[in-house]
Amino acid sequence: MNYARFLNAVSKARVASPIRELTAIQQQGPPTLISLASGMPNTDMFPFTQASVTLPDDSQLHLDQKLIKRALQYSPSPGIPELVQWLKGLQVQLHSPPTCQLAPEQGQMDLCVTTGSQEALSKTFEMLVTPGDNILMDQPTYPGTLAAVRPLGCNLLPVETDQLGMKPGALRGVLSRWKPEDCKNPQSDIPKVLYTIPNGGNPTGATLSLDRRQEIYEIARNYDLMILEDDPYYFLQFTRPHLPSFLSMDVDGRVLKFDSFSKILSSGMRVGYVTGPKPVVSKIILHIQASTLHTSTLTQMILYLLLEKWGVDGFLEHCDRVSDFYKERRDHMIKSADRWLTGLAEWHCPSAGMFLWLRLLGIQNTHKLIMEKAMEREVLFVPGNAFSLTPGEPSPYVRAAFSQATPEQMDKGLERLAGLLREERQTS
Ligand SMILES: Cc1ncc(COP(=O)(O)O)c(CNc2cc3ccccc3n(O)c2=O)c1O
Repeated sequence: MNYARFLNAVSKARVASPIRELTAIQQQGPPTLISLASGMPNTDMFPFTQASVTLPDDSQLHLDQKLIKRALQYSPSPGIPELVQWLKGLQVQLHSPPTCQLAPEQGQMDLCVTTGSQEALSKTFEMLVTPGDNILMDQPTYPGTLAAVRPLGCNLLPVETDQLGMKPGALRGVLSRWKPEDCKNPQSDIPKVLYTIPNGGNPTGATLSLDRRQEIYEIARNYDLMILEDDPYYFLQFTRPHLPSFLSMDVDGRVLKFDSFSKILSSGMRVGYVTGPKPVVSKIILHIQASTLHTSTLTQMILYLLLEKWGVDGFLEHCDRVSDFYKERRDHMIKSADRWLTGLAEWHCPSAGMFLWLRLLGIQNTHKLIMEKAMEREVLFVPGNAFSLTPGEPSPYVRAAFSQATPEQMDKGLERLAGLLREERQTS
């Protein structure tokens, strides 16, 4: 892979911060090292002497006086070393990335911790996008990604999806404006980046089938595309074994996989991790060096103590429990949809994630219906136009989340929606 083709001028201009490099040297140096180098504050002045977190089995994660000092201090930009190593081991065990066999400059698998996968996504777009670029994306897609990429002045090229995710034929159709060999022409405006949510898609709940993943990867090889695999719902796949990730088939070093602890451990801790080719991950780390410096050390330490206690098997058992919880909630949502919305809406049963994508029959644009009339009936959904790459485009869809509402609340909420839809039918 020629990574220089993908990095924009801002990213190419990024160089290592000497102060941050020193942090890594200082913190990995021998205890006999005397450092008069860094402007780190003196931890004796921190007003915290220890901290504990209690788990459901009443066991505790404890930060004693030594650990709390480290947890409250600056730490390396890629993430605290023991967490980075643990996560690298997890990725190797789950995905066996072919990129582990590559040389560093050829795209060897690397990883860094980020403040939620949202930070990784926004920094990645700010690294890859030059104004005027064409970016291929699922249509519809996650609004947080749209918020990150729209201000960068690129053209978002919508690729049609269905309940099985991005449609390879639609992708080929969008790319048919170019020839594969145009990727060799620096003057060409051929797309270089493909963004997709492979599991439990937001907002559609769609999960890419295996054959589509393989076909999309081959298209990416043919057109020399970087694949941004936004995968916060990977562990919320309701069927097992989990479908193979793009990372697991990445023989070229063209996949960046965005993972998150938000949906499986805590959204407020704000811990994600991006896995991908070293030349690209290194540039994200340089961006972190120049912006947040690093994800909260305290949060990373608490997370690491948990993962170390559980081990990979314990972590995966926890994820399966969480997945089973959402599968049961999905079942309740589908049962209520069958009960109240038959003949009024259409949907597909999601096999992952936390969202149901409802097409409201006879409604051209759900925005006004939801923001005004649904609120009167005290039920809230997200109107479909919030997820469209084409701002202002009317949508007959709404996104319903089954993550927080109880089964009773879901049933009452869909009953209220049904009442509203019947009223609309009578008045139209
Ligand atoms: C596909 C995809 N990629 C990345 C992210 C970001 O995850 P994180 O930064 O690792 O926590 C998300 C999070 N999605 C949402 C977040 C959210 C937060 C407050 C309130 C509502 C929210 N709704 O509705 C969401 O869908 C996502 O769905």
